[in-house]
Amino acid sequence: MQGRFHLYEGYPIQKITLPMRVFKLMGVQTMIMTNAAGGLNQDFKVGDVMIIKDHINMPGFAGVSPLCGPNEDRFGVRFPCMSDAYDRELRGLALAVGAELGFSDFLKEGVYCVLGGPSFETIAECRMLNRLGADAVGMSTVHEVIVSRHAGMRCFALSLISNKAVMDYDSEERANHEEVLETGRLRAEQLEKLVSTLVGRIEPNNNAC
Ligand SMILES: O=P(O)(O)O[C@@H]1C[C@H](O)[C@@H](CO)O1
Ligand code: HPA
Repeated sequence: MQGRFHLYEGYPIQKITLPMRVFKLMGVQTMIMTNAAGGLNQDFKVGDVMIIKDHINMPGFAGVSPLCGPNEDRFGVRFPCMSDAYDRELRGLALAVGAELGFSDFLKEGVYCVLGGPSFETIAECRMLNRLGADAVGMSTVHEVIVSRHAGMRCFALSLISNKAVMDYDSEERANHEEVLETGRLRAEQLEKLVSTLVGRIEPNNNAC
């Protein structure tokens, strides 16, 4: 996909994730997703690339899930497991590929938290999310992962840490979309290299349901 749909654009969550089911029907076995996210982990720098190892689904806590409503049995089960949402093998492979490409300095692993947006987070929200175990915060990806996993596709996702989440009341920093776009431009080539090299090394998913 070139771009994606977001909750804050006003689309129903089932529409946002419809492309994942189309991919499944087309025979796609592995989903690779990228996003821009604010860094909550104090060890992260702007420009770091975080391999997502797990997520915190805040809209899900409020009952907003792409799987709400009658279950589509032809795609998956009513109550899909999410403890293995981000494929361990692919995460390991990405770390190895990243090391080969000389990207280890900016390649991290962590937990992504999704919120609805479009407003960026308050300082109190950033502090809370960090204490809850989130390393990065954003407005996408998790809904797509849930629908992909429901349909038995393997998932791999990267967050570009495009800005630092503001955690300090004395800070003059402000989250802003221009910085997000600029960091994206600066890392685009390396991200493309990482993903394309990774794709070249992925074995077909013989365990796909
Ligand atoms: O689609 P992603 O999650 O990469 O985009 C993030 C969230 C907002 O759309 C935007 C904020 O700058 O970047
Ligand atoms: N917060 C939420 N979403 C984001 C951010 C952020 O700081 N940066 C890019 N997407």
